[in-house]
Parts: sequence; structure tokens; C-alpha cells
Amino acid sequence: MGKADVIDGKAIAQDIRNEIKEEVAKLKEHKGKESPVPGLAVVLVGARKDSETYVRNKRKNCEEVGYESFQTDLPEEVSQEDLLKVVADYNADERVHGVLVQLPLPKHINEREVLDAVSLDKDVDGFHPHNIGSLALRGRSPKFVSCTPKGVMELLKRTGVKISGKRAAVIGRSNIVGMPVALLLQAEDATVTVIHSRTPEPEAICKEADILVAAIGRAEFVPGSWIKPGAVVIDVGMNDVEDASKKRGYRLVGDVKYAEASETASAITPVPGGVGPMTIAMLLQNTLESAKKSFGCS
Ligand SMILES: NC(=O)C1=CN([C@@H]2O[C@H](COP(=O)(O)OP(=O)(O)OC[C@H]3O[C@@H](n4cnc5c(N)ncnc54)[C@H](OP(=O)(O)O)[C@@H]3O)[C@@H](O)[C@H]2O)C=CC1
Ligand SMILES: Nc1nc(=O)c2c([nH]1)NC[C@@H]1CN(c3ccc(C(=O)N[C@@H](CCC(=O)O)C(=O)O)cc3)C=[N+]21
Repeated sequence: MGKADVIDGKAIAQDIRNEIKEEVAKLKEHKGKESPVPGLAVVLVGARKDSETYVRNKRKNCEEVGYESFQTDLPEEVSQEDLLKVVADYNADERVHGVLVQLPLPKHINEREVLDAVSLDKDVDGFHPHNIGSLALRGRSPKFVSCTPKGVMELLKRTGVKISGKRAAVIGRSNIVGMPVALLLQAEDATVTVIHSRTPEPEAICKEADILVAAIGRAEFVPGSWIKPGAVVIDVGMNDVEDASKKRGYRLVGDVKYAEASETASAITPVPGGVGPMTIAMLLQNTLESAKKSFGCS
């Protein structure tokens, strides 16, 4: 059995950013002197090391493609009211085309109310219930598809993976990853089984899957023996594992045992360098779409 192809999310995300850069340059020509620039706002509550990495990568990426980037850091104890005010201000700010509230939020915050408050036209995260709900309805499409699920689909498309008529298994059913990924795969005519913590015999389901997406949040949960020979494996998981030899004191691993799985799969995403960079590229893409609409040039 040969080694699986590595699906290079980092390189694919770079291609997408290059495409975006060209579009931003065109936008500037289109509007002449006004030089309209897409703007993305991120609201971060409290300090978590994983959030900080994500927010830092996002800022770097915004700079690279020439977006204006806005950020509000709020203390862990912020009130619901003050958080909603920050969202309302970004909703009203015409330099801002996308508003993202970093999840998870502290326990005392009503997450539902905060996500509902993001303007539908600026919901580049695709977390508004209107946008998520539209994914489940045939014949409708959301204004914005959530970035991680959209990134998973884009990786499959850009690697030439056939989806229609295939069996897919998605491990995880969260609102932000597992569930929307399953809906998107189904919309592309895959036959999808969703596995969650109460699913009996997940192994048997996985062994039948031509496409396996893991979004569990448990380090190396899926062993190589669960993979159907020739399957395409997309590992969304991002788990910290202590590692004193690393500068940060930990390393990132996925939800799949990578070395084992790559003996059986035909293609697999690494962690890091797989889905993560794609999430940010999709965020930039959604923000560009939003900006183009607001400039009246889409
Ligand atoms: N690369 C990226 O851009 C992103 C990566 N992530 C990563 O993806 C992973 C998943 O994130 P998220 O969806 O937010 O996580 P959640 O914790 O919200 O959801 C995890 C899902 O996995 C299921 N699950 C947990 N344990 C098992 C088990 N033993 N067997 C089967 N299913 C199980 C849960 O089932 P149940 O519903 O029954 O509880 C749940 O549906 C995390 O590692 C996260 O860091 C997340 C977002 C973006
Ligand atoms: N409202 C909201 N939207 C999100 O999209 C969202 C969120 N909240 N909360 C947290 C999760 C997590 N997430 C990541 C995206 C990219 C990387 C990323 O860039 N990863 C790189 C580098 C990771 C590293 O080196 O640490 C990689 O996988 O190669 C990581 C994590 C988005 N999320």
C-alpha cells in the first residue's frame, strides 16, 4: 500500500490569497480615487492561546491581501450589553464588510443573542441562524457559508475529489463544523452519515466512507484501521499536545492518526497546514464578496 497524497492546505490557501489580491487590485481600479478596501472586524473576548493564534494569523493574512483589519479585545468579564454594543457599532461602520465574534464566548454571555446580532450582510463567519439554516433547505443558498466547512469543500474541489455518488462520513455534529460540512457534502450529492458521541460502531461506518471528515476535537482519535483503502481523509481537528521540545511547549495534532491513516488513504490533510489555513482564506473570500456587494460591483 503506497503513501497517501498530502492535501496541501497551506499552498492552496496561498493560491486563493493570490487570487484575492488580484481582485482587490481590480476593486481599486474600478473605484478610482476612492480606493475602496475590504474591511474585516474581529471581536475577541478574554484570552485563550488558541484564539490568539487564530486572530494573529487572520491579521497577517488581511495585511497580505490588502484589507483593512479592525479588532476589539474585550475582557473576560465584559457584559452582554457592552459586547452587543461593539457588534452594533461594527454593523453600522461602513468601512467594515465582515464582522466575526470569536468563539467560544465566556459562560455568562448569551452566545445565541450575540450571533443573532451580527448583521446578515456582514456575517462572513456564516454563523447567523439564517445562514446556517439555509444550508439545510434545498433550493436556497446562504449569503455566507461558514469558513471551515467552506474550506473543507474547497480542498476537495481543488484536489479534484469526486463527491457526487460517494459515501461520506462526518465525525462530529457541531453547529460550526460537523453539521454544516455534512449538509454541504449532501448538497453535492454525497450520501452522508454523521457520527457523534452516541453513535454505535463508528468504525464500521468509517470503513465504508470514500470521504471521511473528522471534526471531533480529540487528539488522534481515528486510527488507520478505520480508513477505507483509497479514501480521502479531511482532518479538521486542532488539538494541543504537550511537547517540551517545541518553542510554544506544545504541538498541534489532528483528530486522525496521520501516519497510520496515510498508509491506507489515497489523500489526507496534515495538521497543521491542512484545513486551518483554508478557514482563513475562506474568511477573506467571504469578506471580499461582502465588500464587492457594498461597493456595488458584484
Ligand atoms: N481548522 C479549523 O479551522 C477549525 C478547527 N476546529 C477543530 O475541530 C475540532 C472540532 O471542533 P468543534 O466542532 O467546534 O467541536 P465540538 O466540541 O463543538 O464538537 C465535537 C463533536 O465531536 C463529537 N464527538 C466527541 N467525542 C466523540 C466520540 N468519542 N465519538 C464520536 N464523536 C464524538 C461530539 O458529539 P456530541 O454532539 O454527541 O457531543 C460533537 O458533535 C476541534 O479540534 C477544533 O479545534 C474547529 C473550528 C475550526
Ligand atoms: N467565530 C469564529 N470563527 C472561527 O472560524 C473560529 C472561531 N470562532 N473560534 C476558533 C476556531 C478555530 N479556528 C482556526 C482557524 C485557523 C487556524 C489556523 O490558521 N491554523 C494553522 C496554524 C495553526 C498553528 O500554527 O497554531 C494550521 O492549521 O496550519 C486555526 C484555528 C477558527 N475558528
